[in-house]
Order: sequence, then structure tokens, then C-alpha cells
Amino acid sequence: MNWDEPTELQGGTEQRDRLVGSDADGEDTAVEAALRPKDLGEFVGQERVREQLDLVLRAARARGATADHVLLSGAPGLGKTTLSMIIAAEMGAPIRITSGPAIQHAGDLAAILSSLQEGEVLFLDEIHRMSRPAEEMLYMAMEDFRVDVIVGKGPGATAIPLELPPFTLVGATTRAGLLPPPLRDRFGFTGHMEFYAPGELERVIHRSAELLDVHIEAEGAAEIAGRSRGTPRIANRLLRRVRDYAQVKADGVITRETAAQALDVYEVDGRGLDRLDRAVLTVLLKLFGGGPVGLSTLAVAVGEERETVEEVAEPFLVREGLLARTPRGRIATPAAWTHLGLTPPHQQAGGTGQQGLFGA
Ligand SMILES: Nc1ncnc2c1ncn2[C@@H]1O[C@H](COP(=O)(O)OP(=O)(O)OP(=O)(O)O)[C@@H](O)[C@H]1O
Ligand SMILES: [Mg+2]
Repeated sequence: MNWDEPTELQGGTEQRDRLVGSDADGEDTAVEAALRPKDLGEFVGQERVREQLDLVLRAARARGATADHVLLSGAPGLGKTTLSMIIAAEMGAPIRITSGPAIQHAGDLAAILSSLQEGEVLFLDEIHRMSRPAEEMLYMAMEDFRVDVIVGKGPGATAIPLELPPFTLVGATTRAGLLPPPLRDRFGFTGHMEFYAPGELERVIHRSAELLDVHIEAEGAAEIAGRSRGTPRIANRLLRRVRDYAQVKADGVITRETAAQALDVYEVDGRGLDRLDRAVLTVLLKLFGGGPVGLSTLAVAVGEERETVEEVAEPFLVREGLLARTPRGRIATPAAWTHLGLTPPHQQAGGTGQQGLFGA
């Protein structure tokens, strides 16, 4: 069984309607523009990436040159799009935004590249989902600022070389491992975005609250931060839901109590797990004694698609150290038992232990 190779997430559709899903939903897209930090100084956290990027951009500015190509990798909602816009702003350059899936043919890419202005930032989101021919065209464009446009078909086809103005490619990917090495190597700088520490999320929340004109107490921000799964997008989304609750049920001020009550109503628990996450853990613990159990069996027992369990619930549970993937199947860690307030079988009187009870 291919137990540790997650299958390709199809555009994040599995995450829809999920308050703690890290992909953007319609409402996010509308508000995100307003909440996006505009320069590096406003960008919270990611100290290493920020410092390194600051050097790259400063040096380019000092030389009066176009900045080197930048690759940003990291989970959804950590600020890749935000940072690409900041790069353009810091360079005083216009930005063109497109994405891998939008570039079906090499011709699509040639059209974009040939219309770039000197120094322009081309933001290529989901760069790992670009077609192979477009990718190969991009190699040459990145390295030599040149593309060969193929005119005609079959034996009569000719390649017309086209000079490009120097530009900065900013590629973003949630799956850096899927990028072919020749592409990865052509970036002058790669920034790996990490999940945010609670204190950083608190700063994101305070900043957003101010922009949204919401009154929030420090402890209220801490409560939301703790349930935001290390992700600014989720923090901003939870903040908006808590604001709704505070307006309707309280005096509009977000305290620790209102935040906790609101997020309980939305079924986001103290650690950021939602109903699906808890369903997976509960089944694993109560039905299968903590595992190991195969993914398919687990999914059937939860009443969800295998992919939903694997791609939507598991990554966070694994990251939180609540669930582990082993060659024999999924197992719950001691922390999972504690989190759900249950006692592991080997600690119960007459318990048989969890090993070997259920095969994967
Ligand atoms: N460092 C940060 N400081 C403040 N706000 C942030 C930061 N990073 C992200 N955000 C907020 O989180 C939201 C999501 O960020 P962004 O769209 O840049 O994520 P992304 O990495 O591009 O996600 P995806 O992979 O889904 O495209 C934005 O609205 C932005 O306001
Ligand atoms: Mg993005």
C-alpha cells in the first residue's frame, strides 16, 4: 500500500465549507486583499525568509537590477501570494499574476512572457502544476530571458527566437518536492514558509482586528491563535466568525470567553481540530483501539472518502503528533488519547494493548 504518498489534492475542493480548511474560500478571497500586509515590515513572522528576501531585494535595488527569481514553498494560507505582492511593491515593479493550471500550452506562457515589461514581477502560483512543454519554455526564459516560439506544425515548423526583457519570476508551490530539479535550480532564492508560532498568529490577529475595526483583548487573540493551526488564513477566518458571535451574543468585544464560546459553537476545539479531525481520531481510538488500521477501513468507518481522510484530516493530525502513518496502518499516539480524554487500552485493567489487534 502506498501509505505515505499523499495523492494530488485536486484544487483543494475537499476543503470547502471547512472553517479550519487552509485553502481560500470565496469569502477569504474577498477579504484577503484588505488584510494583506503591503510591505516586508508589515509581514508578520517568517523571520528567516523575510531577512534573506530583504537582502536579495535591497541588493538588487542598489545595483539598479531586476531581482533574482524567487521560489516560495509552503502549505496553503501561509503567505506566499502575499509575499509575492510585497516583492513587487518593494521593487516598485508591476506584478502579473497567473498560475500553473492556467497555462495549458507553451504558447500561453509565450504570450505572457513576451508582454512583460522590464523589471516586472511574474507571479506563477501552483507552479508545480504547469504542463511539461510550458515548463521547458520557462527554463530558457528564466536563464537567458529568451524563448523560442514555434510557428507552424510538423516538418515545416520553425523556432523563432524572441528576446525578453529582464523580469523576476516568483513561483509559489505547496509541493516543492514535485518540482523538477532543473526548474528548482533556476531560482536564485528559495524561501520555505513555516507554520506560524502562536505569538506570531496573535500579531496577525491583532493587526487584522484593527483593520476590521474589531475590539479584541489580548487573551481573546491568544484563544483564536491557539486554534488556528499555525496558519494566518485560518486565524483571519476564525477572527471573522468570532466577531460575528461577539456582535450577536456579546457586546462586540472579543474576550477569551467569547472567543472560546464562539469557536465551540463552530466546533473548532482548543487545539484547532474540527469535527472531521475528531471523528477520525474517535473512530481510530474507540473502534480500533488506537490502530494500526488501514486507511480505507478508517475512511469507511468515519463515513468519508479515503482521499478526504488522507488529505484533509491527516496532515494536521500527523503534524500535531496525534496520529502516525506506519507501514501497517494508522496509529494513534498517546497524545490522541489524552486529547479526547480517553484512556489507552494498555493502561486499562485487563487491557490487551493495541499492537497486533487490527491489521492494516
Ligand atoms: N505573515 C503574514 N502576516 C500577516 N498576514 C498574513 C501573513 N501571511 C499571510 N497572511 C494573511 O493570510 C492570508 C492568506 O495568505 P496568502 O494568500 O498569501 O497565502 P498563500 O500562501 O498564498 O496560500 P495558497 O497556497 O492557498 O495560495 C492573507 O489574507 C494574508 O492577509
Ligand atoms: Mg496564494
